[in-house]
Amino acid sequence: MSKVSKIAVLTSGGDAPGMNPCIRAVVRTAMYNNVKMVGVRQGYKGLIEDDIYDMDSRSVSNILNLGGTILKTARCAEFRTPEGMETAYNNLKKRGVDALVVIGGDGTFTGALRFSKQYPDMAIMGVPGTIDNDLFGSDFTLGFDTATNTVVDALDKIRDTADAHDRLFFIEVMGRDAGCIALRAGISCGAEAIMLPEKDTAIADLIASVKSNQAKKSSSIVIVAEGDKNGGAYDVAQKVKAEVKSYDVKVTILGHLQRGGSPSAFDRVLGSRLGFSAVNALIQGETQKMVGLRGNKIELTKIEQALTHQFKLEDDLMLMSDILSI
Ligand SMILES: Nc1ncnc2c1ncn2[C@@H]1O[C@H](COP(=O)(O)OP(=O)(O)O)[C@@H](O)[C@H]1O
Ligand SMILES: O=P(O)(O)OC[C@H]1O[C@](O)(COP(=O)(O)O)[C@@H](O)[C@@H]1O
Ligand SMILES: [Mg+2]
Repeated sequence: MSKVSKIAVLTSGGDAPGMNPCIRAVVRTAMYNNVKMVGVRQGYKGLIEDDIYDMDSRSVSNILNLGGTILKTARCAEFRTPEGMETAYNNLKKRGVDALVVIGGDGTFTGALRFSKQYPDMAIMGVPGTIDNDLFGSDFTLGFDTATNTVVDALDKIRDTADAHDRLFFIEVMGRDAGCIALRAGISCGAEAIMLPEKDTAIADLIASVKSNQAKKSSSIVIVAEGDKNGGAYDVAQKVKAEVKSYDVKVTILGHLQRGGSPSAFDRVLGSRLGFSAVNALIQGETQKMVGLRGNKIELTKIEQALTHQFKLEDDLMLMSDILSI
């Protein structure tokens, strides 16, 4: 006997490729188990504004290949208030919803946990959906693989023109507080330097390495994660430019193109697995947890733990990327 009768699903925070395959899996797994489904548009904003609609298997046809999220997403300040949460709860209760699947990042989970502590009869299950890959409890988050491949594609193109002109490029990639995209994309493209929020890079050291590279290579690519403490790519480029006048320096900010596009096969499979497991966990009576992929196995982590434990960037990958770019 299922512990839930009607599940609501929403996407919240920054969109991420793979959210649609996940929504599809949530809806179809619920249908298979005779659990009713509703979709909430625009995350917590839709909960408060009662923008909620019935879903069935056909509501999620032909969306596996779509980027973005068919449910739309938002950042919602009102959900941070007790009044906002109460309105959201009442809107769910009047429809007979007793469980909620939230697909999003750390902010989304923080909100979901507060909500569930306030209203414990509403079971919640989190699915890690963010291109930043910055959540403890899952080796990979939805969208990270697609976003990294998008960055790699862009970096390969920039390398062509950088090499043709013997130029030095500073490329800024997303990652509010996390260097996962920067590190993986940097390794994939042989970046000469990668600046990460998790690692302090002294500008003097960067200048020395750029000068030494100029003597032996025709082009250089420096990746700057947006959360790097030296500022964005423009700031870093300006500081370096003053010291390497003979190098033609260019800056590219990849920006929001990193969040779009059709999900990779990896993100489609990951979204399907996480959505499927989220519903099964709710049916088994689990709540206040996040489904994640660890060592190619689906595992549940308490949301409290996912939020308090720091996701750690791999030291060995950082060292390896330095060595391989000599
Ligand atoms: N402390 C909080 N209390 C309640 N809701 C929160 C809290 N922190 C974040 N949220 C909700 O989660 C939404 C998404 O969070 P955000 O940090 O923007 O994205 P992400 O989930 O991708 O990290 C916020 O707009 C807000 O509605
Ligand atoms: O689209 P916005 O609101 O400007 O947010 C940009 C931020 O969203 C992200 O793309 C994803 O972050 P979240 O998943 O935490 O929302 C960050 O890398 C970036 O800093
Ligand atoms: Mg976040």
